[in-house]
Amino acid sequence: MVRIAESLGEPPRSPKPADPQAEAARIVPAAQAVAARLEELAAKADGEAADILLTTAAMAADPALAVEAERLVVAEELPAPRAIYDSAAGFARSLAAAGGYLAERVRDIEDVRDRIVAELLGVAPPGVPELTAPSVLVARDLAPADTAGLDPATVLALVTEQGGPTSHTAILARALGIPAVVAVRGLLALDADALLVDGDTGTVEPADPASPVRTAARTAADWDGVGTTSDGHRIKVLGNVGSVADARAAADAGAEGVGLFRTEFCYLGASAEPTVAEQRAAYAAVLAPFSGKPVTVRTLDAGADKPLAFLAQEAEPNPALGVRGLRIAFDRPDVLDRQLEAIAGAVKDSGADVAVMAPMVATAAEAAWFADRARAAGIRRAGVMIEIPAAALAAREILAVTDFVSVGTNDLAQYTFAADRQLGAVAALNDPWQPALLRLLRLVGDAAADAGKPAGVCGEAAADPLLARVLAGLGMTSLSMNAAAIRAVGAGLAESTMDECKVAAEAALAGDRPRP
Ligand SMILES: C=C(OP(=O)(O)O)C(=O)O
Ligand SMILES: [Mg+2]
Repeated sequence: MVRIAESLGEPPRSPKPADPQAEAARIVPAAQAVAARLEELAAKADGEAADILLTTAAMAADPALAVEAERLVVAEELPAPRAIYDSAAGFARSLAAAGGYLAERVRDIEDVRDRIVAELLGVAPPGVPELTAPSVLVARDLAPADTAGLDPATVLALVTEQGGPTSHTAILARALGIPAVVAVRGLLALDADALLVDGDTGTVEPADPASPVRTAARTAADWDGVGTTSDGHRIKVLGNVGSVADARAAADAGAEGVGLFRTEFCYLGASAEPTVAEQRAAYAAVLAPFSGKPVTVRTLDAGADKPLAFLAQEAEPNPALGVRGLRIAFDRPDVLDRQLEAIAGAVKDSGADVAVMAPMVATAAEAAWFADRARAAGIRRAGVMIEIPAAALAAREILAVTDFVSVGTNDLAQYTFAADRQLGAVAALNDPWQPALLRLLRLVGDAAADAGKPAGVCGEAAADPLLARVLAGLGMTSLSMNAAAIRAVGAGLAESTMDECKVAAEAALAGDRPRP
């Protein structure tokens, strides 16, 4: 079990060093130790990762950073950790002001700074450590960008004290096939050297590190690969993807297509906007396994817990209620237009049957604005996500100006119950079985049936085989989920008639929740 050290924050300016010369003399050895460790890691890595580590090592060894910090210790009587922190801040400002490629290095200098500060304080550096053996990772919480970089070969499981089951951290862990349990109260206070983690049941127990644990392989559910109820009503069973690996896993699991391609997951670590050609290649690679099949590409859903550095958004007091998703495109339509151009190109390259949809749409006017732009870019089918209660209430008007809708139950629950999806303490409210949420889904299902247009679900709710029947009974015509859930949901639908799905929906609307 490996604990992820927390960010150290800004070191204090006091106490003043008793011997400033001696305090200043600690800086160069600490910076050199950090540089040497980064070089060791670079030697074990290859390709781009090795280059990045070597560049970071060179920054740590840069005498200019240490010289300025030494000056601050002596001139301003600062403790060494604070001096290196302030020295790095000066460098970061100059890099940011230089713009372009240099501005992209600001995150690197901050990383170097945190490592040298940790070295001077004699504590573990913050962030996900390099794992030397397969381990369970334990953290207060983990950013989606850090989670995306985890290697399922070495991370046996992830356990966090905070976070909710529909947070992007949990979604990414699921996509990587890493068992994860979030919102474990008291986790960080737990005195244990090893943990037993069951991602299916959500249990975490202290374990004896000496005794080996066997896990039983799960048997795949029997499903013929065509989503239908037992009496022949079609409910397409689709995959949620954010990378080439996800797309392959979804195709291997028998997905009939992709119901949600989270394009922002391709760019979580990018510090510059990818060019149209780069985007086109990245999208085409994800679409490739689905040639001739339906794929819904979602335009960038940046903001809130998925900040994209190249968009340089202003800080907001409530980011989940701020400028995220399609709202970014209202100010910066050029970013959306470049993405639509790249998607149109990827359609030609991949041969997939592509539709686009926009995230975080609140009104029919916003939906119409997006659909017009998508069609102008040459994309035949344009829809929007229903993930704000206002959009569910306006489903009829939205369907009048779009070709389809897809319900994002993760955000729809968060905004319906006013319960942050990243917060373990309110996770019980973010439960898609809640009747109030299902009533909004019924509005959407009825509107879609009357309009004769498709309505899908692509939030985590679709991955629950029992709830999948309820969603079908509420009028949803497709369900999209992570690869691991596809067969079980397909098999579950095939066991019920549409009338049974409708009975299950009525029961769930009344608050009846079946036991699995
Ligand atoms: C599918 C959804 O989008 P995301 O999880 O990416 O916010 C959702 O909100 O349910
Ligand atoms: Mg969402």
